[in-house]
Amino acid sequence: MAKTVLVINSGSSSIKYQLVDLETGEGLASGLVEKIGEPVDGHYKHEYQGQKHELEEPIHDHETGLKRVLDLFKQYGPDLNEAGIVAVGHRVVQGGSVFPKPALVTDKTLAQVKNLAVLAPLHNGPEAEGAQVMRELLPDTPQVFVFDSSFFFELPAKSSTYALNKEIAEQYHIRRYGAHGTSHQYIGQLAPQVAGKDPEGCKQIVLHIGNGASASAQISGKPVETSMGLTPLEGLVMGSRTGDIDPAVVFHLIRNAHMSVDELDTLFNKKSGMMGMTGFGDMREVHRLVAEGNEDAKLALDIYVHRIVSYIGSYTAQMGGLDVLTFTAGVGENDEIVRARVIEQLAPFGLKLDKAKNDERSKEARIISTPDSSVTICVIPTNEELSIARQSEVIAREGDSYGNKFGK
Ligand SMILES: Nc1ncnc2c1ncn2[C@@H]1O[C@H](COP(=O)(O)OP(=O)(O)O)[C@@H](O)[C@H]1O
Ligand SMILES: CC(=O)OP(=O)(O)O
Ligand SMILES: [Mg+2]
Repeated sequence: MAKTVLVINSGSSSIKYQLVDLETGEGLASGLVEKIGEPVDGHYKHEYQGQKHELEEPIHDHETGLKRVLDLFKQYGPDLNEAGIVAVGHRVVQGGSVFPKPALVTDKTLAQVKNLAVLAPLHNGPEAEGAQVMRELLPDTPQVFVFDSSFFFELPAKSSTYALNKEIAEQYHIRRYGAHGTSHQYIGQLAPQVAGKDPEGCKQIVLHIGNGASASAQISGKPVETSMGLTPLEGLVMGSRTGDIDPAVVFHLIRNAHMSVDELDTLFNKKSGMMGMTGFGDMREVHRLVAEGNEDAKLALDIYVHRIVSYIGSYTAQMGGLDVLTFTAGVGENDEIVRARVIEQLAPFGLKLDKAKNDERSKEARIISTPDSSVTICVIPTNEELSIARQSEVIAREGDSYGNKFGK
């Protein structure tokens, strides 16, 4: 029987799961739960042995979603007790300063991951719940946490440090941790290959734009900048998050709207971004509104593109050039309109899109720029699941770097 890892990737609005064959890297079974917490019906898709099973119903939260996924495994297979699973890998967004590397799921690491939820309010809670549900279901299988923040642990101090009072920053562990690191690292390794460039010295920007969205700048595969900060709230405009905003807005709302900390947290993380400006966090719905002539949606899309272009300009200046620009994640992989709008604005710098390649509805990694473009522009599907599966298998076998070994 093939050796496999079951990977659970809880996003802010989705759960992706994949039973990864360790030898081939293929997904033997996979699925997607999307539009969790949206005002429209949620969507389940479960695939096994070439059969696709779909279901539409409102999905209030991640736990409801994951329990329904386990029903789908029971109903349509494979039987998780017979699937050769050597580890279950759980994506966790925030590892803070506690987890520079992956960790085995133990009572202690579970509690630590929950404590770190203050630094990733949309993610760490559901991710810890997911690990708990799976641990009860498969008690004899090692469970592993793989952290989004690990890749950015080595960010240069000038990009990871806020210009905040030094004592307060140290006392409260305030720094830029970044997120989506598994994806940025995976894409950063693949992109020079796809673009036909030498990875050594390659200056690249990765745009991971899904429901959560972030940019990274990398030189020779090492991170030099990223747009998410202490939490995944900073940076680009997202499905339901503001991204960058003057922190004085917080003082203003406390003083004048008498909002509580929790109300502000919900406002900035869940009721802002595309959702807050248009009523929908999903870019497909935003495009539908734009096509109907909705002015709010048009402005929201303008702001979304404007912010991405600003980051590309900033990172290019910081690196002193740009060789490869890659789009990935839900919007980056599927949204030719957003890609075209971003690149159009960069035309004065010699970036040129091949329109036919940009419009292709393909799941393949590809170049979408013309041969004479100043920067090679790529679309590369991210595969956080494959990366998490490989890392989880090693930890299950060898134990983690914090001294935990499964069964010991
Ligand atoms: N065909 C599409 N066109 C435009 N946007 C899309 C399309 N498919 C998905 N998306 C966008 O991708 C988002 C989901 O991205 P994903 O990376 O899966 O999110 P997350 O991991 O943050 O939950 C959706 O909210 C939607 O905005
Ligand atoms: C960190 C983050 O925003 O993750 P996701 O895009 O999966 O919601
Ligand atoms: Mg994601």
